[in-house]
Amino acid sequence: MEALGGITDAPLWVLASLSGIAIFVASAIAYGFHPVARWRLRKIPGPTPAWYQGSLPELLSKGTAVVYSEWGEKYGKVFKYFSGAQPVVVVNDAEMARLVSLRISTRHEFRGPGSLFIGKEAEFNKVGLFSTNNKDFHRSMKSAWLPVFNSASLEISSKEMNIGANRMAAILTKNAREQRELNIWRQFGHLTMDVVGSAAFGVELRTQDAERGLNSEEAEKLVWAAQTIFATASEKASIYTYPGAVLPVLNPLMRVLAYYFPDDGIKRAVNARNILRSTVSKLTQESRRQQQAGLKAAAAPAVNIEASATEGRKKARGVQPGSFLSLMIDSKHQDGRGVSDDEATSQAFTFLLAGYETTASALAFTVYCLSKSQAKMEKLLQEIDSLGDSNREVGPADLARMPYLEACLKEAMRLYPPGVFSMRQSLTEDFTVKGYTIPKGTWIHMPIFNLQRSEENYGRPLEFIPERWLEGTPEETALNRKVPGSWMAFGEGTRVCVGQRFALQEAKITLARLYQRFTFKLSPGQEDEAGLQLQSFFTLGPKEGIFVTPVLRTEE
Ligand code: HEM
Repeated sequence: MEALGGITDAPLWVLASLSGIAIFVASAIAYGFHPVARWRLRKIPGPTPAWYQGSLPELLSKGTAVVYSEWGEKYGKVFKYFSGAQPVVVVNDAEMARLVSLRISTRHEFRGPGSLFIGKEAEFNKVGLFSTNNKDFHRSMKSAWLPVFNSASLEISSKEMNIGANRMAAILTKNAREQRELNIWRQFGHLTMDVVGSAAFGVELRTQDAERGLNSEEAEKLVWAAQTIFATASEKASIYTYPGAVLPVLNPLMRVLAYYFPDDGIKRAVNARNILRSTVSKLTQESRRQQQAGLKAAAAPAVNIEASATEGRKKARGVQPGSFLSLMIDSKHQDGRGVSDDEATSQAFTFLLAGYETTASALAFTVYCLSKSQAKMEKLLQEIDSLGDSNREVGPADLARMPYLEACLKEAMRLYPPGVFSMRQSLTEDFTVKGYTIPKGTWIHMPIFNLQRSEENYGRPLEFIPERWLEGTPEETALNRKVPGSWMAFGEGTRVCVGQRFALQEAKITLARLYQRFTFKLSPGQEDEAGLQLQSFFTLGPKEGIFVTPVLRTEE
């Protein structure tokens, strides 16, 4: 009582301060349990969030693919979790996932070190086709991208894709003769980077030759940069990303700290982005300069990277050399305003990032699946051999006659989708779908990996059965339940992958050209999927790679 008497005798300001502190501490404690969001999402089940961190530790340690499977089994088709402070609803139902993708056209921002950038770097992020959330800007930009993927352009790209596959074949031949394994995932990464180099910038990167020590230092840096941007895309990459994910109010402080006292993750991310951005930016300026000078030549050498616009590109597009970049700087927004250099650079940067690892993974996983199934591979070889001469180029017209190749690719991308989930965020209003109301601001994830492996959508879902995609086969009738939204490897709706025709053509030409000459023997320890140690956050990939020894089909 005496102690209480002491408190009541204290001056008013002390009491007010103590109550203020008590209220602050109580609110800070309560805030960590996410009471408001939990209440608003109370009808949707999900794991109990840890104080402040939510389910972030589990998510980061297990990866999205694994954890979404586990939670899906436990909580059903639609579940919620907290990624730090951020509520996320996962829609593991094909029809619903499709509806969300079709009806919401805004995508939530990435986190990781990229979200800590300030100033010009942050502005640069906002105008990329993938990352922009401005609907009018997005519409205008997407229509500027589309001509790059029309049939005339794809016909021209097919030449560059054949060149890429040929270069890779030279490397594989060497390995085959020496009976030496190689990391085909990594090797496909070099190939797709080279193809993006020609298609997006009109330059020859020749990163594949890195394996033979012939490439330019700049090209090697570019590959490093693209890999690093993916590798530093999660909260794990820097000490500054986690606090902001858990307590967003700390983000401005984290941005300042990251700017003045960058840790290794931030340094790597900044360095990688600088390399990519400055290379792309130089190429943009060079293209612009040439355009202004009325030159018809290709983008000139930049940072020592060899120039090479193809004749075909020049012819198909008239005045411009015809790379994506030159096309982009020549484009106009729907309001008649020209695309600025920064905007064009940001698109080329997006092209490079979006088109590199994804396609490489699709290719590597297709080889993986085929190497585990002799019968399917023989069937594919028969189709490929029906093209005739094994040294002959493969073009779009040939691909139209190769349904089994397409089925193999589609089936491998079903089992191993390069993008683990697609994402949307309704920014201005609550969103209702099939009886669920999802408050505005909530992130919504469509778990592509899980939808494509679900028993509800596919019979024998974990088996590689390309026939399920071939019309009229017993497998198609019995095993592909044709649920709309069950195959979403390229997403859906207005934010669907803009590069899908390009990616599919590139993957099919590469596979056809390689299987004309090689088969692949998986290295021991990888026959079982567990041996791959799949890693997933936004993208899916093997931990170290996929190791195979190429085998020449006929001695050349
Ligand atoms: C196998 C290869 C690829 C896969 C699996 C893939 C997958 C995806 C996915 C899942 C999305 C999100 C769609 C959504 O939210 O609904 C996406 C978007 C996008 N992809 Fe791809 N992609 C691939 C190749 C490419 C290539 C080669 C390019 C560039 C040429 C590219 C450029 C883009 C862009 C710019 C977007 C954003 C589109 C928008 O927001 O409107 N992708 N991709």
